Amino acid sequence: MYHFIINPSAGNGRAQKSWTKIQKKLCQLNLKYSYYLTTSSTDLKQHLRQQAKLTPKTIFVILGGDGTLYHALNAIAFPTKLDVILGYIPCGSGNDFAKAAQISTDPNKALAQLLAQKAPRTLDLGYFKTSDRAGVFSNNLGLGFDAQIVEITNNSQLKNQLNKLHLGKFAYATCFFKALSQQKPFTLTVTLPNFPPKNFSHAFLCTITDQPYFGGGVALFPKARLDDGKLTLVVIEKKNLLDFLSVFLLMLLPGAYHLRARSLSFYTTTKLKLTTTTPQIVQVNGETFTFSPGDLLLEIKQQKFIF
Ligand SMILES: Nc1ncnc2c1ncn2[C@@H]1O[C@H](COP(=O)(O)OP(=O)(O)OP(=O)(O)O)[C@@H](O)[C@H]1O
Repeated sequence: MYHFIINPSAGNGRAQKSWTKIQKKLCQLNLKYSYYLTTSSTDLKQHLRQQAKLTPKTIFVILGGDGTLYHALNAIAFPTKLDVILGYIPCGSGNDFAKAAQISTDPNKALAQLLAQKAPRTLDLGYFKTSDRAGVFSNNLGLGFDAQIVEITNNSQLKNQLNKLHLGKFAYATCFFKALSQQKPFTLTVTLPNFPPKNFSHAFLCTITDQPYFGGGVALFPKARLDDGKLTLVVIEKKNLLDFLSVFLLMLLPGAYHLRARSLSFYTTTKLKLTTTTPQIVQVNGETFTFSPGDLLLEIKQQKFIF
C-alpha cells in the first residue's frame, strides 16, 4: 500500500501539478493508494509521524523538493526513529537529492521507477546536533556562504519567478553576488576523530555533504555517494576575492579541478565537530537557521528508501 504526502507549494506549485498527473496514472494502473495534501511543514511532520505509527508497513511517498524531504526525514527520525520506508517524487526547484539518487524529475517516470523497485535501499543521512537543535539531512548542511545564498534566495521573489519559467534550479546562482557581499570570513575549527583540531582563520564556505550536489545541481564533491557510509566536509577559505571566485568557476566545469585549489580543503569521515566563534547562518537541505557560536556535531545515520 502506498500513501502519498504532497507539499502542494513545492516548486512554486509544481508539486500540485505533478500530483494531478500521478493521480491520473494511479487510476489507469488501478493501484490502491491514499494521500494527504499538507498545509505546512508542521502539518506534514505531524501527519507523517501519526500515519507511520498507525501503518508502519505502508510506503510513504513524498512529493516535494529537498526541503519537503528534509521535513519528512526529521518526522521519521525524531523523537525516536520509526522503521518506515520512504518513497520520493521530486517536484522542487533545485532537486539535488533527485539528481544524486538518479530519480527522474518527470513525475510519471519517477512513479514508474518507484513502482518497479522491488526492495528498499538503505541510504546515508547526515545527522547534526547543536546545543539547541538536532536533525537529519539527505543532501548537505552548510555554514556561511552557501547558507547565505539559500537565505537570500528563499526570501526573494526570484525563486518563484524562475520556477514559473521552469528555471528554478538557477535561483541559487542568481543570488551569488548578493551573498558574496553579505558573508564575512569566519574562524572555524574542524575536529576529526584521531586528528588534532584544524583551524581556519578565513573560512567562507563550510559544507558537509553526503552526496555530490548542492545549489541546484552544482557538483561540490563529485565522488560523494549516498550509500558509502561517509560524509565529506568541504571548506573554502576567502583570503583573496579572485582566488575564491576562480574556485567557484572551476566548480561549474567538469573535471572537479576546484578540489585541487589551495584555498579548498576536504575531509571524508564518519563523524566530525565544527566550532565557530561567531554566529553563522546554516542551511540544511535548503532550510535555514542561525547557529550561535559553539560546537556543531555531525555523524552518519541511515534511512530506507524506495525509488
Ligand atoms: N503546505 C505545505 N506543506 C509543507 N511545507 C510547506 C507547505 N507550504 C510551505 N511549505 C514550506 O515549503 C518549503 C519546502 O519546499 P521545498 O524545499 O520542498 O520546495 P522548493 O523550495 O521549491 O524546492 P528545493 O528545495 O528543491 O529548491 C519548506 O520551507 C516548508 O516550510
